[in-house]
Amino acid sequence: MSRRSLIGQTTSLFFHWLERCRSGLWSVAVICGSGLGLLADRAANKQTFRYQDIPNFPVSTVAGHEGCLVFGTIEDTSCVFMQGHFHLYEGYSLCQVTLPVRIFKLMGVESVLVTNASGGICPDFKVGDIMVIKDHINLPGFAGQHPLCGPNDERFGIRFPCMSDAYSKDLRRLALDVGSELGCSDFIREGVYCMVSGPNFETIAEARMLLILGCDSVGMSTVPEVTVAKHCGLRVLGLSLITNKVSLDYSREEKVNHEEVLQISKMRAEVLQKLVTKLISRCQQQSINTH
Ligand SMILES: O=P(O)(O)O[C@@H]1C[C@H](O)[C@@H](CO)O1
Ligand SMILES: Nc1nc2[nH]cnc2c(=O)[nH]1
Repeated sequence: MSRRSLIGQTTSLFFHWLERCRSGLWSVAVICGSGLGLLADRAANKQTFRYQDIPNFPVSTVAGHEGCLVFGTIEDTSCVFMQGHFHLYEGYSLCQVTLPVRIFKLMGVESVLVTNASGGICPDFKVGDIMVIKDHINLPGFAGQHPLCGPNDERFGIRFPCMSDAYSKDLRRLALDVGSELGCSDFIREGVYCMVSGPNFETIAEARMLLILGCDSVGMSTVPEVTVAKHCGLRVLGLSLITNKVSLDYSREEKVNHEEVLQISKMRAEVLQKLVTKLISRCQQQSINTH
């Protein structure tokens, strides 16, 4: 099949799904972080589109980000999964990084579940812990790298959105409850995620500064997507897998690398899958109950 006809076919299928979403059939979007694309594996009736075949969609350039948009159902809930998301360090603007979130909003999605891999700053955190994100620090935002800079598009939200409750309290509570039901309480934490632009991992001095600032973990994504999701009124839940401990000590010999990050993501994928699957069905029930 020629590339042109493949793009034509994918585009018409994509618009077919968009139509279904607009009629209220879709409600949850899952953004899968590094090595976590297999969160989509449990979905039934899957339909997959490669980012490269979607007009004007960015493409993934990082290992562990498959670059596919997967539509499917989990226990009767309709979902869309992003297998891989975009980062500033790839050279994308924050407008491109967050484009999918606005597409989800236009599709009728109500809740966004964002996952990522991050380094643990909080000394109590262990590798393999899952941190329910309570709040974030937008470090690039402090330096003017903010997805809402520029003319405000009133169709999505207001000029000066409040971020004090970016992460839904109800969904955080639900994540902790579901985690406990699954017997995961020992390694489910709550904490503050800090975004840095990357692509390098932290120096020791930077890590110590982040600890003083109140960060529990650090990563290179999520905050732009969450900011744009909150701006346009989506409910957000963030789950961060602690893939490594960030060095706070000059005498520590271990050096972090992306392969290790992906290896830990793979190791924890099954637990995260169970958590996300159960959360999605419960999240849908909550949404039904509150409407
Ligand atoms: O895409 P996420 O934030 O899940 O992945 C983190 C940040 C970098 O992309 C990568 C570094 O190993 O992990
Ligand atoms: N910035 C940053 N991102 C990460 N993603 C996974 N681990 C880390 C880390 O230690 N630092």
